[in-house]
Amino acid sequence: MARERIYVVEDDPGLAELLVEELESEGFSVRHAESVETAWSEIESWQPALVISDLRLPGADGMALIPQVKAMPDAPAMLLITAFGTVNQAVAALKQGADDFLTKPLDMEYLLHTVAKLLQHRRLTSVVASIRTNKTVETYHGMLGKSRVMRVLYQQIEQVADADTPVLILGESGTGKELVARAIHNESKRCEAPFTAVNCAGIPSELMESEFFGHAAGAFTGAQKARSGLLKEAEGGTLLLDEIGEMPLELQAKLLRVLQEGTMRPVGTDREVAVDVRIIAATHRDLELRVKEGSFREDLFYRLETLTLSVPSLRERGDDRELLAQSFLAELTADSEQQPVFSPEAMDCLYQYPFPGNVRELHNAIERAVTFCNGEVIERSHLPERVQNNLAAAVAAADRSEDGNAEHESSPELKSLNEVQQDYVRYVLRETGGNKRKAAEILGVTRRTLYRWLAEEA
Ligand SMILES: Nc1ncnc2c1ncn2[C@@H]1O[C@H](COP(=O)(O)OP(=O)(O)OP(=O)(O)O)[C@@H](O)[C@H]1O
Repeated sequence: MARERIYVVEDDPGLAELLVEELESEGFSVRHAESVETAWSEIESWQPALVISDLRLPGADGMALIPQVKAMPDAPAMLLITAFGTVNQAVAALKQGADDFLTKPLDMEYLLHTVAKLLQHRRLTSVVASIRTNKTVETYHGMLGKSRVMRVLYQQIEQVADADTPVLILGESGTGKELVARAIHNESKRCEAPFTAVNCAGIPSELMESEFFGHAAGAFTGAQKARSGLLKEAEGGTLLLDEIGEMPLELQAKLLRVLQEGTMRPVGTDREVAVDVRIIAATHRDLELRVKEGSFREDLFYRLETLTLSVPSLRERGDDRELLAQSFLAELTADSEQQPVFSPEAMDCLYQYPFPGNVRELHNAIERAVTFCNGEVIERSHLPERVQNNLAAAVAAADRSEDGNAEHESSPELKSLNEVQQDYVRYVLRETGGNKRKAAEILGVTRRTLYRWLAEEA
């Protein structure tokens, strides 16, 4: 879990320092300001779980902060500190919405107890609120999706986040591997240090060593100045090595040394440099096959694969497809006067096409449709041709397997989309031996949707 955030507003430097130190030593992430004016903009963007504020401050007093903080979405808890003798004011603060108050001089142990109590209460309140509104998680660190496979992935992200060991993320191109890597970083204790993503396939192999591990001045022609390299620049944070399968063998050995010893040797030097960075590797390739072929080191593979996460393809994500499509449409037309909707035929196409390029391809398909539609309805014809034509392929496949009649193919009887869908659903059911779970998976819909289609047909 990422550390919980606490914001302290206190103008007495001695007390502020003490509070920050005590809270940090309890494992919280703490920021501090001396006035309400400075604090407010930071609180709004940093979104702490708790604000501790002195009541009496230069400029606006702590009371002024209460309505602002409490109007925030997912509002932080508020703890006020008052001087002895201003208890009446503190009671007024509670009426305004503050959660608790303490009087000076502060008893640190009691303060920490109060902080723990307020944070626990806030966590419980938000769980209860989400149960009441029956809200299911649809986005997680910028990832949209509430399918079962995605919810399992969110859980796995939380399980690996704090381990601080390397993680290997597998998944087809465009499934969101970089988003998963960012989520791991944001959930980890390194969340306040930088997250850097680098595509190994995008760096010429002759430059890769110095790009990653740095170099001394004059190490090679053109290296006038020394450079610390990507690994060192990501110090304290997380480095995503995308397309790890493309890393040359010699560099794989150097990377293994970083993972095992926490050291590296910049090009043109003979000294080892310590480096503290969490490595996340990602690939859409079959690394095991690369190991067998001899283009990927076996020892590096085993070091990386201990914590492996697999990002599901769009085909495995059931109704996330519609959720993603609708949300991309809303995002792409946010500034337009008209908000187009998908025609049922267009939505069916999106469900039938297998999207080998996954979420990225879906996004591009919708972007194209928004450009070509009349602003009101996105029709099938506005989608890229390959997405539209998938249905034609399905009819041909269904027809061929139904009667094996090649002549029929040369003079096809034109069918309605509904008939095409029914034919294809029947075809997939036949191919899967009537296994509805498997058929729904291939069709990219939930079993519920499949049962609905079958019921409509009956
Ligand atoms: N669950 C999701 N919700 C919203 N957007 C997503 C989701 N998954 C992926 N995307 C978007 O799809 C695009 C591709 O994602 P990303 O680059 O993370 O994929 P990738 O698996 O790393 O691809 P590649 O293997 O080609 O590098 C990005 O624009 C990303 O924002």
